[in-house]
Amino acid sequence: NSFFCHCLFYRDIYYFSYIITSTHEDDEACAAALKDGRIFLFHHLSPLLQLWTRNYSSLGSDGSLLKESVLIGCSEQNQAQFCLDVGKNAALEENFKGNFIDLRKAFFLLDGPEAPLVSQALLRWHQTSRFCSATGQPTQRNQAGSQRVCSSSSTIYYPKMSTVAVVLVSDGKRCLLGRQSSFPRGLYSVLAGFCDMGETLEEALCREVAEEVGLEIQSISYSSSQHWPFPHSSFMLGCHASVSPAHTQVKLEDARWFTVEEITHALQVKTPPRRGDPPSLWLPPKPALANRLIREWVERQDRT
Ligand SMILES: NC(=O)C1=CN([C@@H]2O[C@H](COP(=O)(O)OP(=O)(O)OC[C@H]3O[C@@H](n4cnc5c(N)ncnc54)[C@H](O)[C@@H]3O)[C@@H](O)[C@H]2O)C=CC1
Ligand SMILES: [Mg+2]
Repeated sequence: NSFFCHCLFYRDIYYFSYIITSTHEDDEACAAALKDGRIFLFHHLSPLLQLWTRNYSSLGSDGSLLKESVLIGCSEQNQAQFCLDVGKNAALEENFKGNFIDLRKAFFLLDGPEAPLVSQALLRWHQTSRFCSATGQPTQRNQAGSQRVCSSSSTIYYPKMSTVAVVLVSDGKRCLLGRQSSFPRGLYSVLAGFCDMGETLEEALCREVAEEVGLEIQSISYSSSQHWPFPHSSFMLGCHASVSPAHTQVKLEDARWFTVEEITHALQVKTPPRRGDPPSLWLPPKPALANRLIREWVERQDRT
């Protein structure tokens, strides 16, 4: 029975990835998918707070703005998902006024589909890739928005992303979290850094941890990955690693070791500390890969 379920599962994945691939490449198929799809609305890259379902009248009588939407992928309910920035349209701007929120703030309210995260990165890529960097001529997008082609040289451009190595470092009993000056009060997160060209994930992790806290890591194990819209468009690869308990002295003022009790307590905190509150630890929200790595670490501590 479970073998049968697996077969069904893989067949569905194959089938839907086939649909999405063909929809990416086929302008007509994409236009058809748009008719029954769901659209995430943005305004100058800020998401609308609720998921927007089809209502042609709000998007202009001819639906021409719809053509500017970008295909994100397929929902778990097998429905095509698109995103659209209405920022250029003054009438629409008026329609939806006040309902859009900065993505960094919206992020702390999200507790489900990650589509808005990918959407912002895709929309931003289109807004900043309108000209060919070799010829200076305009680029044209396909219907799905999965590529742009230079009208003069036919060079094809695909959405770009930077690889980021993310790691939760543990000394066996405590975990190491750091903060940047731009973080909100009390927020500590896992260590991270952009991979340099030619570096493996492992090399990037070792270099970043050495640069940021002066420690040598070992036993790197991969956990999971996540697309991330900040600062532009990143692909985060999350890992766990350990340091020898004899060498845990960190050089960074803003990095600290935390016990499992401190982390467990902080995971219960739902709202950020306010001005005047006693200093307390605040962790990245649930949709962040950092949060997943921290929870995994706590579960491992509970098992040992
Ligand atoms: N989703 C999650 O849970 C997590 C996300 N992050 C994200 O990872 C990103 C990178 O982490 P940081 O510690 O800031 O990286 P980092 O430690 O490499 O420092 C950032 C600096 O690296 C340089 N840099 C090198 N290559 C770059 C590139 N391709 N794009 C932009 N800057 C580049 C810039 O000077 C930049 O200021 C951040 O945007 C952060 O928000 C970090 C941890 C967890
Ligand atoms: Mg860093």
